Order: sequence, then C-alpha cells, then structure tokens
Amino acid sequence: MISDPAESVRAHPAGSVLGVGIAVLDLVNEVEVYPAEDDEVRALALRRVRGGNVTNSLAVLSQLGHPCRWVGTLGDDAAADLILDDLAGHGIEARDAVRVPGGTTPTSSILLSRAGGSRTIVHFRDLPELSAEDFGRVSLAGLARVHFEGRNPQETARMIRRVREEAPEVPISVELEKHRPGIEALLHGPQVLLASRAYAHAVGFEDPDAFLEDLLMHSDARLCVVARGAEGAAFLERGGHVQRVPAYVPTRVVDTLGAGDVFNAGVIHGLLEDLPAAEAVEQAVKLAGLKCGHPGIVTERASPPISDRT
Ligand SMILES: Nc1ncnc2c1ncn2[C@@H]1O[C@H](COP(=O)(O)OP(=O)(O)O)[C@@H](O)[C@H]1O
Ligand SMILES: O=P(O)(O)OC[C@@]1(O)O[C@H](CO)[C@@H](O)[C@@H]1O
Repeated sequence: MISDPAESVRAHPAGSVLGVGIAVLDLVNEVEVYPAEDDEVRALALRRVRGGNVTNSLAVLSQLGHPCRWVGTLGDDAAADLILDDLAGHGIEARDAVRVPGGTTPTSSILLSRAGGSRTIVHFRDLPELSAEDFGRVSLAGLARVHFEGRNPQETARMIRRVREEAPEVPISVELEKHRPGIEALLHGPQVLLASRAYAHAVGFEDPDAFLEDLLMHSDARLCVVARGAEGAAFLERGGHVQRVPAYVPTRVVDTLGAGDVFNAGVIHGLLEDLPAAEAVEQAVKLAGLKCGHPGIVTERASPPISDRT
C-alpha cells in the first residue's frame, strides 16, 4: 500500500469522511509508449478498476484509517457492481448511492505510458449526476468532514448550503479540477479549496501565487491549494503568504493516474490529523510522489506497505 504518512496512522473513530462525486469504471491499458493516431499497438497489461476522483481519494483515506462514506450515482450495469464491490472491499460505505434504472456507469478508457508514467484519459459519461434532492436524503450525522468534487455547480452549491446549515461544525473541502460554467458558486461555503493546475490555467493564471491570491480573495476559504504535477504544489492560508512545496520525486515515475486524487486525500488526511497546513500539504506531496512511483492507487490490501524507496 502507499505508505509513509500512513506510518503515523491511528484509528479514527471520531467521525467519517463523506465524499460526493462520480464513480467510474477505469479501463487502464498499459502501453510501452503513447501511440500515434491510427496506430495499432498491443497493451502490455489491462486493468478494469474502480476510478473517479472522490472515490480514489476515499480509497486512500480509508487506507489511512479514516471511516469513509461515498454518495453519487451509478448505472444499472456490471460496472456498477464492480464499483460497489471495490468500495465495500475498501470498507467505504455506499448505501446512499443512487442507481439510475437503465443507466450506464461512467467509463474512462485510459492509456498509461510505461515510458513516462503519463496517463491519457478518454472519459464517457451520460449518467445523470447526483441532485441536491438526492443529497437531501443523506444523513449528515457522525461526519468529520465532507469532500465534494467541483462539478454540477448549481446542485453542488445547494448541497454545500445544506451542510453549512444543518451541520455547521463539519468542515467542507471542494476539488476544483476543471473549470465548469457556474463553478464560482462553489467558492463560498467550503473551508478548503483544492485546485488543479488545469483549473488555474483555465481561469487565466500561469503563476500559482497570483492564482491562489485571486482564489482566496474570491472565496471565503481559509486554505487554498494548487497541485502542480511534477512541480509539486503551492498553498495559501488566509492571512498568510503563498508557500511552494517541491514535488517528492520517486526513483522512477511509473503511474501518475490518480496522483491528484491521492494528493487531495493527503491534504484531507493532514487536516483530519490537525496538522498545520504546511505539514498537511508536504505530506500530501510525499504521498502523491510515492504513488507516482507505484502502479495503481492502492495495491492489493494483502500486500505489505511499500516503503520510502529513496
Ligand atoms: N511526475 C511527478 N513526480 C512527482 N510527483 C508528482 C508527479 N506528478 C504528480 N505528482 C504529485 O501529484 C500531485 C498531483 O499531480 P497532478 O499532476 O496535479 O494530478 P492529476 O494530473 O492526477 O490531476 C502533485 O501535486 C505532485 O505532488
Ligand atoms: O489522474 P487524475 O486526473 O487525478 O484522476 C483519475 C480519475 O479519477 O479521473 C477520471 C474521472 O475524471 C477517472 O476515470 C480516474 O480514475
């Protein structure tokens, strides 16, 4: 399993992490090098696994000892069964998941290049997303934290409002992975915003400092973080200044699929452990870096933790 920050893992009976977002069937084809258009190449390996940003993050959080719950929509197909089995195997509670009659579970066809460890994702989705009405049926009792994918902004903004009103003591984080129309509606309410570099670019920023200052100014978050791929991450706390954290470079980058999801889990883990923001981001960078040197998000539950190989 991915380890290191996990070395300090303790049991977390205090409350669970509720993750809200899509679950996906990932068809991961490992190839020697990324092919050219109209090429025909043999894959070296094929994995059919559960994916999706929030469920990936929950799988890591569960591995780190946090009780986890997921809510989102699923199709009416074998992929949904695979996803539910996998979540159950990770001890992630999914009883609030909404199965859409006749629906197809979102599917990502992924090429993972062994040459560079990069992942290229072609994502298919026509499944309706979780509505605020569905979320209204989800119990907010016993939560330590809620983490939302920044998608379906109008509905997600209503879900955030519900958490603020009914469980004001529960901290909220939102992932800003892609810029979507109306996403600004998600900047008010969450204490923590976790952005990707792609999001920063999409809203017009190359420079992480300027991006984080702008994001903090236009939100009421107390912590804004941006993941920067092989350049690591940067963060800004309200009242502080931007700090950059260099990437943790594994011996060899073999698989960056889900690095952002692992990174987000690392930050959330740090905050659940009451670490200062700098330490939470540092250990998230380390966790994500370790993950890049290792195939998959979490390995077989039976296998021993990988150690820090540098
Ligand atoms: N090539 C890499 N080497 C080391 N760490 C990496 C590498 N790529 C990503 N990371 C780590 O993973 C985090 C998330 O990476 P990012 O590329 O933003 O995610 P994704 O593309 O999966 O959304 C980064 O902040 C960094 O800490
Ligand atoms: O590599 P990333 O971007 O961190 O995330 C990968 C991933 O969560 O994103 C897709 C959904 O958008 C999933 O198919 C896949 O598992």
